[in-house]
Amino acid sequence: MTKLSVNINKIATLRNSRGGDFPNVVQVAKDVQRFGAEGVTIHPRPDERHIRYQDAFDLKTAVYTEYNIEGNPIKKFMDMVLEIKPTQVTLVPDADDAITSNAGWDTIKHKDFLIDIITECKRNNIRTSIFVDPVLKQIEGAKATGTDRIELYTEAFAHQFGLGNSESIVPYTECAVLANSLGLGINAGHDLSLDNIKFFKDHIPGLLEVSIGHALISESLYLGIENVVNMYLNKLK
Ligand SMILES: CC(=O)[C@@H](O)[C@H](O)COP(=O)(O)O
Ligand SMILES: NCC(=O)COP(=O)(O)O
Repeated sequence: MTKLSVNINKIATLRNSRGGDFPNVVQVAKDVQRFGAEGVTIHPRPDERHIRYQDAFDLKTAVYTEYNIEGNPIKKFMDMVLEIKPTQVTLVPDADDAITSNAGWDTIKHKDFLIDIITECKRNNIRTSIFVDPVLKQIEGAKATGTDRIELYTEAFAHQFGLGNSESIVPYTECAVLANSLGLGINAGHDLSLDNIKFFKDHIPGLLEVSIGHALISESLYLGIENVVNMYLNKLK
């Protein structure tokens, strides 16, 4: 069974575009859980251009499933995480100016740094996951950091699968087999969608959790817009 954690960053992006509080991220978090989501993911970035640090605190009592906070473990991020104590923290090596996450950790180069951060999270009973590219030596490196889980960075798979190249799953399957043998839990995310999620899940043994935001929110617009247009038309009769 693979858990679905809904990333609500895009809801905050929409809210921020008007400066008010609509759509309300706390209400959306409550709603997606009511609809069956098994977790809520947020990824605050230093410039707070979408989900804000204050949202992370406001969501603490609203998220009664798994609360997953992703981000680069700079001091401000770690202070927040250690205060909130979410179910899971996912460490992502984002550059400040990255439009979105675009690489996994070099778990070998950053081993000591990751060990320090992961040790601190575990001391606070927060499960850890680290964002990694599907490269075998990076999975071995992840094991050496003491992390509970890895999150496979799925952008390359999603892009190639969309072009019809289903063999792009191969490195992910190989990394999953290795991670399972090392006792690492496996999460995955980035550009997963209704088009590719079934194929991905079917080829990743032991996939514990996926976090999905951009496609899920976009698909919700496409799948819901007919209904809403008709609701407006009915009110305008
Ligand atoms: C780690 C990861 O792949 C997601 O958190 C993704 O980065 C979503 O963040 P944005 O909403 O900023 O694109
Ligand atoms: N960890 C991945 C995530 O939270 C969502 O990524 P995306 O679906 O917005 O690409």
